[in-house]
Amino acid sequence: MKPLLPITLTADAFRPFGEVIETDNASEIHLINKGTTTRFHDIAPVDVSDKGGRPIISIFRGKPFVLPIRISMMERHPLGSQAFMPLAGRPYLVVVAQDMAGRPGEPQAFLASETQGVSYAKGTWHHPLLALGDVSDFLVLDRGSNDANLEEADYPEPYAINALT
Ligand SMILES: NC(=O)N[C@@H](O)C(=O)O
Ligand code: NI
Repeated sequence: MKPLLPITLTADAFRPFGEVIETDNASEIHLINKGTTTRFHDIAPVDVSDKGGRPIISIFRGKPFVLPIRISMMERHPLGSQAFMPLAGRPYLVVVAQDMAGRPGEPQAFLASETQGVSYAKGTWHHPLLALGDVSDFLVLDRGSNDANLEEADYPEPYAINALT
């Protein structure tokens, strides 16, 4: 298997794939509620309305992956964005790829901290949830509909994440 080494997740590095949901990535900050709350405004778009889609909030309870982690497939949601926000206080892995003529290109792996969420832009190739350390809950905002909104693709040769840094 081809080795795949994660890098630290940053908003700039992830931008070709979507947005990192973290306070440092807010372009607008508002003091609200009579100064008792700071609003880190509009960090990522919710792009789910294609073909009658509607925004829904779910909780994903991910079982932990153990090294070495095999990356043999990727998926994408052609009709909507998908956002994950960790609730468990643990880092997790994010694996994404550019589109190459309708198939996922070379994967890029990121180690996300326990305070960083990610929003995959509509149609972005990504690996399904990769929790680490223990069973971990994530708040997920994505597209509700009766259609599949899921495209999967296998890599001809799998990759292996053998270490986190
Ligand atoms: N299938 C499902 O809803 N989960 C995936 O989309 C994922 O990205 O984890
Ligand atoms: Ni997904």
